[in-house]
Amino acid sequence: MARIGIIGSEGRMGQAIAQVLASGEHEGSGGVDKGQSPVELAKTSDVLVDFSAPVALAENLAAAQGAGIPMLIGTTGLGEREHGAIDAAAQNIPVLQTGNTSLGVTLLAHLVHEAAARLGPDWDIEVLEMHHRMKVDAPSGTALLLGEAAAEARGIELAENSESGRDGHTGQRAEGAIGFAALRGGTVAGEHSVIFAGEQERLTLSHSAENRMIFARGAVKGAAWLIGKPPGRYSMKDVLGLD
Ligand SMILES: NC(=O)C1=CN([C@@H]2O[C@H](COP(=O)(O)OP(=O)(O)OC[C@H]3O[C@@H](n4cnc5c(N)ncnc54)[C@H](OP(=O)(O)O)[C@@H]3O)[C@@H](O)[C@H]2O)C=CC1
Ligand SMILES: O=C(O)C1=N[C@H](C(=O)O)C[C@H](O)C1
Repeated sequence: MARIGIIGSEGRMGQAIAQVLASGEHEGSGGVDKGQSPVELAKTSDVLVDFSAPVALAENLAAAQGAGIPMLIGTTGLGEREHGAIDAAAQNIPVLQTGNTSLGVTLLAHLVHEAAARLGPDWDIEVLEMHHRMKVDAPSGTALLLGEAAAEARGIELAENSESGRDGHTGQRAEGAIGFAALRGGTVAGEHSVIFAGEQERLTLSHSAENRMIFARGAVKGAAWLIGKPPGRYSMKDVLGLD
């Protein structure tokens, strides 16, 4: 039985993870929120899960490294600085970072990679997502994860080929671009579609999250999987044994 410490424990995901732990094979070792240090929590946990805010990441990674335990990062809205900090920490501890811990999205990313590789660059790729009105970052971490899967399959850098926030006289779609569109409203847990638009035909691959328990279950599974792994950077694909 793993002792799992939750960072962002009072949040929507923190509470969902506590619910999974209350009825599952692993146990919660406590939680911290804004204004509380994760150092003591790290000392009494086998693994940390972080569903808080990008600004907290450096301190959380330092606490996990100080205690020599792994960390799963579900927080989205991460930038270059945060990804650099994750790479550095992964030299010392196992770190799993993902924009989506669900089984379905992990498989969707695999399918998107396959479709992008097989359909070729003349099929335009657009990623559409919708989330609840409380979400603060866009595009969603999942949309970016799906965009990365498509970019990797095409051998291009997503950062140099993404188009988002189209408004006004935008000019034509850039050749080879991967587009992003974000909708916000209500209580939507998470809707993602990747549209491959070719000549006179379209292929759409989609995932619908009916509630956030799917993310919580995946986070607990991923966190427990990380325990005992060598230092390095991991993804949900590793947990599920997908290439
Ligand atoms: N990877 C995945 O599968 C999923 C990822 N997410 C991501 O997880 C994150 C959290 O989502 P959600 O639970 O909906 O958001 P919430 O806003 O409900 O929860 C975030 C929690 O973290 C707390 N927090 C804020 N700053 C800090 C800090 N510096 N240190 C510790 N805790 C802090 C917040 O406290 P306060 O309210 O006081 O600010 C709040 O309790 C988001 O980035 C979201 O996109 C969400 C679902 C699935
Ligand atoms: O903030 C959310 O709610 C979610 N965030 C993640 C994301 O940014 O993709 C995962 C999920 O879609 C819910």
